[in-house]
Formats: sequence, structure tokens, C-alpha cells
Amino acid sequence: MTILTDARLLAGALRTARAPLTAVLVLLLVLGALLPPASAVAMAHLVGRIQAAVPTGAALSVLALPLLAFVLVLLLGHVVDTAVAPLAFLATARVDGAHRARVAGLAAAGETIAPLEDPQVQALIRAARADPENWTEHTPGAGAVAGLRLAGNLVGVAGGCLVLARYAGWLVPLLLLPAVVNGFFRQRDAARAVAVWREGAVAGARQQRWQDAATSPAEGKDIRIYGLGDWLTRRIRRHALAGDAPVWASLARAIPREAGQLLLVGVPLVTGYAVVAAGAAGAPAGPDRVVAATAVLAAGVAIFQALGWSEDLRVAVSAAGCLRATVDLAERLPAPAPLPAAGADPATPVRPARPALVRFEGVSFGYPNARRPVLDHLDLEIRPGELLAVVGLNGAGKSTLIKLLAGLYEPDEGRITADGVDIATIGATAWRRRLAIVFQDFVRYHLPARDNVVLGRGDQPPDPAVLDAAAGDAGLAPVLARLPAGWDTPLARTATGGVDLSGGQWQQVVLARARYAVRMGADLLVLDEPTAHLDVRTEFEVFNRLATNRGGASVVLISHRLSTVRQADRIVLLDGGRITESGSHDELVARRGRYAELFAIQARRFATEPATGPATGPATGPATTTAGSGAPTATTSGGHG
Ligand SMILES: Nc1ncnc2c1ncn2[C@@H]1O[C@H](COP(=O)(O)OP(=O)(O)OP(=O)(O)O)[C@@H](O)[C@H]1O
Repeated sequence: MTILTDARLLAGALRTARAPLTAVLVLLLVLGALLPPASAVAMAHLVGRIQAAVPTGAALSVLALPLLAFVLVLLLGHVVDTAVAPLAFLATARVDGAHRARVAGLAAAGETIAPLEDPQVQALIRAARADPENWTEHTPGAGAVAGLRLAGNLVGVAGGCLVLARYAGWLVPLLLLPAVVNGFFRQRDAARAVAVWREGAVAGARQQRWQDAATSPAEGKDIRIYGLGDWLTRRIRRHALAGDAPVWASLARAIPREAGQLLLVGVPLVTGYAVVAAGAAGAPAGPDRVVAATAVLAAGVAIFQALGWSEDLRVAVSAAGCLRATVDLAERLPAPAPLPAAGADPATPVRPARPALVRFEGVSFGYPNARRPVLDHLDLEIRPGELLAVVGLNGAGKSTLIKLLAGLYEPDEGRITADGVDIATIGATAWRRRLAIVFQDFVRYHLPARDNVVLGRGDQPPDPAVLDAAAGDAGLAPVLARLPAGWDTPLARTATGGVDLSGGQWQQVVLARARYAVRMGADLLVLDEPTAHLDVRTEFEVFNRLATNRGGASVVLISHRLSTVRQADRIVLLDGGRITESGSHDELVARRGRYAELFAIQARRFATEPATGPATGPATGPATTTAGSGAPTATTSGGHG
């Protein structure tokens, strides 16, 4: 059953290669599979001719024809192998390319990121990715070609049986049966070996992670500062040994089995040869007997080889495992939407007349296996066009709140509405067109600066005028002026002509990405700690621009820096999974609640610290009258303050 399922999966994978390519490959492989029985016959005749010629002292020229036939078969085998190699490579590459695109499509589909955080899904992705770095031995492409070769071998088995039938028909069942049984055992052993190999995947992944850390400049800093080199190499060695141990044990167990299987095929083969060579069981006499015995031996070996003694079996079984993981993955993840037809125009988003009134209505949410929900019947309103600041201690749930707002998680209870319509009903794609979000852990694409910004609206053709305006919003112009190729500079040191940016400069790029999205039609801008890396002057300028020019969008700002937050139209405090305070800065300070307490702590600190940098301007009051890296932050114990 497994064999049939695996064969079906491999055949399915092969369909992603070009049909003419596959057809030629099949022809060549069938031809190649027929060569072992053909060479058995040619060799038998050559040996028979030699046997006949030696006692009579006949001229060696009598060997010319059978020798030529034998050499031709060998040469043809070489030609077939040479022709198969590039075609097999091409077919493998095509199948693997299609497979990787499928896995990426599966992982990227789906409206929420919750499934991707499921450890079982991650394990399936690792198995399905067919990435040798992920401890996957063989790819679907390699498996599909190996499967093709195995299928071609069946033709070779038929040819071998014909040769046997020609010289000693009674040997056909006698050799075929153990060959099939042996093939079955070898398939089972291959499946076991692959399973054992995969057991080492966890250790292999750990080994890989530490190895990457050892070779990356980012971790390299820490490794050198803290003298972690020896510790790291010992860890890598330990994981390598842990990954290899089950494989060693399995190989050791396989040795006696291998010996048994050798007997299974060796005994009938040698017996059959001996019977034919001895002239028993109706075998021909004289030189013909030598021909028959040699042909029987060579054809028998060819049959056994075709039915089990090849690496192809292990490759095919291993690759089929990867395809099975892909099927399981597809069952756990939502189906990806079909790609738009080539050349189809992306729908131009129409900016709504005004930003939506967004409401969290009794929203509760908890992460799997968490002891308490992060949000607990939370009610919150984001009013059209307002600048709303969300503050709270570390771990209060601010980032979780915006992930729910973006539909990256679904509420366990309650709903989030836009102008009264549940965002689940609007649909993630349509809803997200209205959003521009800067996450705390924003993505640094290793692409030119321009692409890093226009990806804010990746579904639309880039607009250079909007690009420049967005750069202005984020204060990016001076950074661009210093880049060697301006917008075209790759933002990756590893790329030719590329540079890496500082943390603050990256933050400006990502802010520009979000502003680009707003200028292209998004009407809800969400910023999660957007200025944490910015120097005080840049933060002040960027934030002022954001506050005064929202471009018709509502803005939700999450920040620990109360100097930034205080300019918001409204500030809400998230505590214990709910909004516990809401109002303007002055209202909240007057209320003398938790916000006032946090603000007082920061203000006090600033009042007692000497000024170390440029002033941020007169409008910012006690919390921002001094500057430098210690700009006020909202957290108290364990916070950034
Ligand atoms: N993907 C996740 N899986 C499980 N738990 C998570 C996940 N993300 C966050 N949490 C937990 O949820 C809680 C809220 O985290 P969240 O990041 O929303 O807080 P936050 O208010 O943004 O914190 P900070 O101010 O430190 O950025 C924390 O206890 C955190 O450990």
C-alpha cells in the first residue's frame, strides 16, 4: 500500500517536469534497463566462443563478432548514462522548483499566522521543504527520477526473464520470486533507514542553527565578546553525534539482515547456475552449456539488481516521505488562492471616503498552551482620522492587539468591526489593503532601498513620486543621499555594492514603507514602537510629520516613549487584557491613575538627569526637555525606562 502511495506521489511530482523531457528520459531509462540482460547474452556468447576456441586453437578472429557485440552493449550503456545525466538533472531541478514553490505557497497562504506557530506544522514544513540543510536527504525531484529509473528497471526484469526463459525456463519463477521478496525487504529497509535518519532531524536542525550562528557576522559579535567559540564548537559536535547515533545503530542492526537477504538471492542464483553448468535439468551440452550457464548467471544478477540492489530505492522512499509531509501540510493549511493570470492588472485600491471606525467588541484572545488570555473581553474604538496611542507594560498585549487588528490571529471571543462590519466578513485581503503596519520586528528585505519601500504596496506598480514623498515623511532623504547608488543601493552588505543600515536608519526605511502604503490608499496606519531606534531629533521630526500630516488615515501608535505618546489625540492604557484608562495626556495626568504614575516616573527621571544631547523643542514639556538615548519610556519595572 505504501509502495503504491509513494509511487503515485512520485508520479504526481514528475508531472511538474516538462512532458517531452520526461518522455525522452523514460525512453533512455528503458533502453538503459534493457542493457544488462542484453549484455548478459552478449557476454554469454563471448564466453561460449572462447570456451569453444581454446581447445581447438582456432584463430582469435572467431571472437571478433561476439566481442564486438559485447563492447557495443557496454558502449551503448555509457552513451545512455551520459545522455541521461543532464536530462535527469533538468527534470530534478524542475520538479524541485515546482515543489518548493508549492510548499512556499502553502505556507504563505491562509489569513492568520497561527498555523505557522504550531510546532507540528513547523515539523511538516521542515520535512516538506526538501532542503538538505533541513536534514532532508533527498528531494522530490531526485526521488521522481529515481522512481522512473525503478519503473524502467521492471522492463529490464522482463528482459532478464526472457533471457532466463531462453536458456532455462524453469529458473524464471525460481529467481524471480526471491528477487521480488528481496525487493520488498529492501524497500522496507529503505523506509526504516529514512525514518531513522529523520529522527536525527531535530539534532540536525540544532547543529545547523549553531553552525549558522558561528559563521554569521551578527552572532559572531556575541561569540567573540563572550568567548563562546569553544562552547559553540562543543555544542555543534554534540548535536552532530546525537543526529548520527540513531543512524549508526540502525546500520549496525541492518548488517545481519543484509546477510540474510544475500542468502535469499545468492542461494537460488548459485544453485541455478550450478544446475545449468552441470548439464542437469535439461541444460544443453558442450559450449552451449557454457553460454547458457553464463547467461543465466548474468541475467539473474541483472534481475536481482533491478529489483532491489540500488540506491534509487532509498532515494525514492526518502523523497516520497517529503511528498507525504507536503500532503499532510496541505491538509492542515488552507489552500492557496490561484495566482492571477500573467499580465492581469492588479485591482487599483479605491481610498474610502474616510477612514473606518474600528471597534474591538469584547475581544478575548490567548495563545495556545498559555495559562491566561492576553486580551480579556477588551473593548476599544479607533475613531476615523484620530491619532490613538496604546501604552502598557511589557507583555501587556499591545503587539498582540495589532496582530488581531490585522487579522493575523482570530479572536477567541468577540469581534473586530470596521464601520460595523466584522473584519472576518470583509476578508483579509480586502481589509489589509486598508492597513499599513510597522511591526516591532519589522522585515529587512535584502533588496535595493527602493524595493524595501515600494513593497509597502507590492500589489501595485511602483509610483516614484509617492516613493519620494514617503521618504520625506520618514526623514529618509539624508540617508538616501549617503547611499552609494541612492534608491538602487541593495540594503545588504553581502550583495554587490550593498550596504547595511543602522538600526535607526532601517526603522526610517520601514516607516517610509508604511507611509508609502498610506499614500497609495491605506487608511489605518499602525506603528508598533516605530521610533525605538531613532535618535531624539529624528524621532521628534518624524513624529511631528506623522502627527500633523496623517494623509487622511487613522494612526495607532504603540510606544513606551511617553514624550512621543503625549501628542496623541487619545491615549489608552492596556492592563490585564483590557483598556483601563482612556483620554488625552492632560486628562490622564489629571486623573492621577496608572498612566499618570508612569509619566511621573519618566518625568522625574528626566528632571534629575543632565541633558546629554540636542533639545527636542519647546513643545514637548517635561518629558522631552532633555534628549539623548535616555528619552522617556512608559515602562517601569522591567521596562525600557
Ligand atoms: N506568538 C506567541 N506565542 C505565544 N505567546 C506569545 C506570542 N507572542 C506574544 N506572546 C505572549 O503574549 C503576551 C503579550 O505579548 P505582546 O508582545 O503582545 O506584548 P506587548 O505589550 O507588545 O509587549 P512589549 O511592550 O514588550 O512589546 C506576552 O506574555 C508574550 O509572552
